Amino acid sequence: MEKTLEVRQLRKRYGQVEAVKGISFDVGKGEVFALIGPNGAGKTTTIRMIATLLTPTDGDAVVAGHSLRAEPEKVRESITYLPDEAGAYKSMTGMEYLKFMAGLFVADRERAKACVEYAVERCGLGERLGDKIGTYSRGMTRKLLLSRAVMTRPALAILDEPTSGLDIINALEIRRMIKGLAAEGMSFLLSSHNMLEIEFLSDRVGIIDKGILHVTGNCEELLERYQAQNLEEVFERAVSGR
Ligand SMILES: Nc1ncnc2c1ncn2[C@@H]1O[C@H](COP(=O)(O)OP(=O)(O)OP(=O)(O)O)[C@@H](O)[C@H]1O
Repeated sequence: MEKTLEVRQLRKRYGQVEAVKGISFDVGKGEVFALIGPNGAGKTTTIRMIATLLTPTDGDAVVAGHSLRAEPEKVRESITYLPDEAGAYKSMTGMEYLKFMAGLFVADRERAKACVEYAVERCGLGERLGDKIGTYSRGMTRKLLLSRAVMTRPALAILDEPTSGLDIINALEIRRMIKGLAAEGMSFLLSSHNMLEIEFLSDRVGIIDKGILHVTGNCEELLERYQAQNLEEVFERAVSGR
C-alpha cells in the first residue's frame, strides 16, 4: 500500500519529561489512522510534531515523500492540521471566511476559487454560509472548519478530537465527511477519546501510553488479540498491560 505518512522513532523531550519515546507507525493513502491513549499519553505531542509545530528531539517522519526534518516547508504543503480548540472569525460570514482562507493558502486566483467551491460543497451549510459565523452552532462551525482544512486537498489531514463537544447528528455528519474524503484518497491521522467514533471511522488504531506506542492494528485484530468485546476493553487491557 502506498504510504502517505511514515513515522520513524519520533521522540520528544520537554526538560526532564520524555513525552514521546521513539514511536514508529505508517498511514497508507486513503487510510484513517487513530491514535488513542489516556490523558498525557503523548498524542498531542506526536500530532504536533508531524504537523511541524514542534521540533522532534530525535527521529523523523516522512509525509508524502518529504522528511519532516529536511523539508518541513514541503511537509506543510502536504498536510492540514485542525486542533480541537480551533475557532473561526465570528464577525465574518462563512463564505467570507472560506474565501479569506483560500486566499491565504493559495496564490493562484482560479485555484483559490476552486478550493472555495470544494469547501462549499463539502461543508453542507448551504445558504447559512451567508450568515455571520458568530450565529453558527458548534456543529456548523466545526463543519466549516473541517471543510476549510481540507479545501486544498492535502495528502494528510491531521485532526485532533474531530467531533469533541458535538451532538450525535453533527458528529455523524463530520464522521461521514471524513469517510468520504478518505474514500477519495485523503489520509487521516486523528486523535480521539471516543471509542465509538474510532470504531466507526478508523481503518487502523494505535494505542499510545506514557509516550510508547504499545500496539497498532485494525479493530478486529485488536478485539481478537485482547479477547475483548469492544475497543474500550482493548484500550483498558492495552494500557494496563493485561
Ligand atoms: N509544553 C510542555 N512542557 C512540558 N511538558 C509537556 C508540555 N506539553 C506536554 N507535556 C507533557 O508531555 C506529556 C504528553 O502530553 P500530551 O499533551 O502530548 O498528551 P495527550 O496524550 O495529548 O493528552 P490529552 O489526552 O490529555 O490531550 C504529558 O506528561 C504532558 O504533561
